[in-house]
Amino acid sequence: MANVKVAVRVRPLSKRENAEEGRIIVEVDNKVAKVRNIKVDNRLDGPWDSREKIVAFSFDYCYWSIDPEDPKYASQEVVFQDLGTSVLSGAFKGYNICLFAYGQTGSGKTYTMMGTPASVGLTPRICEGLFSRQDDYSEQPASCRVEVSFLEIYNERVRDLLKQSDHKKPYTLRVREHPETGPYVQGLSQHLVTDYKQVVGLLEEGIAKRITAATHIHDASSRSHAIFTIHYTQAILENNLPSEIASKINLVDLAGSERADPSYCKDRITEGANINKSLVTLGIVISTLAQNSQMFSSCQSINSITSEGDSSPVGSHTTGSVSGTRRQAYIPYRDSILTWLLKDSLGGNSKTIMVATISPASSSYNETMSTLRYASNAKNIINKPRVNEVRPLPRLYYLHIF
Ligand SMILES: Nc1ncnc2c1ncn2[C@@H]1O[C@H](COP(=O)(O)OP(=O)(O)OP(=O)(O)O)[C@@H](O)[C@H]1O
Repeated sequence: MANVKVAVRVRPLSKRENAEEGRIIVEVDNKVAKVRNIKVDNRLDGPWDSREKIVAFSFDYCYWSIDPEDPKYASQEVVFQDLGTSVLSGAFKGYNICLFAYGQTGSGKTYTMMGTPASVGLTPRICEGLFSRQDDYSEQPASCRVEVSFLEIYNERVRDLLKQSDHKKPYTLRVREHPETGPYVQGLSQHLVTDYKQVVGLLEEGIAKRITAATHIHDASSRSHAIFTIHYTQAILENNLPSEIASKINLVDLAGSERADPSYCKDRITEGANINKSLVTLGIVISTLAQNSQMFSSCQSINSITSEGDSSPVGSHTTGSVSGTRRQAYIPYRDSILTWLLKDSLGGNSKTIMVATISPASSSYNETMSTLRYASNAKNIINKPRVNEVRPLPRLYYLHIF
């Protein structure tokens, strides 16, 4: 069992926020992010009034990425050293991993996940780490195979970002569910890559195809959720027999949450409605899982107090009160394509990390509070990651494939 790890990252004030002389209302103190509600006091100068309401949220990591001159500035490298290396060590040990960025439009999700040419983000750094594997994680495999896929979910439909699509029917891929391995996208292209340069080429190809548009906050806003998946298979010798161990890494850059603006055209409003629908479903899934997980842990402690020596297991579907009658709430994974595809990453067989990105500006107070509440909920989700089964291989297969 492992809780979802949650990190918060505060980006610099944007040009627009600077032009509006936006006031910074977020502070980061070690693992705590504090937000001031300046509406309580309208005075913009002088020391902050004690009547200002300050809400504090604690997380696994808090990154202050506002000013590179600031001693507590968290660069892309710092974020990678915490989050990226934990993705890599999990994958090397054979776990499924999911890392996803959530936040208001323009808050730094794509910057964190992909980066810019001058400031490379988590996804390319993780890919680089797979190919330049250092010895300090675990035993080196005899060899490994890396296959990647890249898709976007736009208006509740899936498109392969690494395949030329039929212009008339670009979004035709269907999601299906395998009884053992879970949901998958039928017909999604998988690309075998043998070095970092090839992955970066595919990443750039996919990013260029992703749908973006200008919103009132962000000129190049991603209007789709993007999932970059790496299938990492290691050939190992288990009891002197050739075997393989496979892990899946999902790197997810969600579309930005934003309020509907009536001045947008019809397409933009439909897009926004679909983005919000899947993010709302994600929120429901997260909070239901969090409630279930809390119920599970409180029942575990009640059981351990009330039935000392009783070894009856606490079931994963019925946790219940001491009498065992309360059931865990239904999780509506299938209510959106996004939550369906992330089913394993949310409450399932995966180690999961969420990065919540926020703006420090007072104009984003509501969105920032909503993101931090969302992130606080996610912290309570308990996943059940397990090292994926080691599969023995016929010797010939081992010699030829790896
Ligand atoms: N930590 C950061 N340091 C420097 N610049 C940043 C940082 N985070 C974001 N930015 C800049 O802010 C702008 C918006 O960031 P980004 O595109 O990552 O937002 P987003 O959350 O992905 O938005 P959307 O949901 O609309 O796609 C970009 O120009 C980006 O380079």
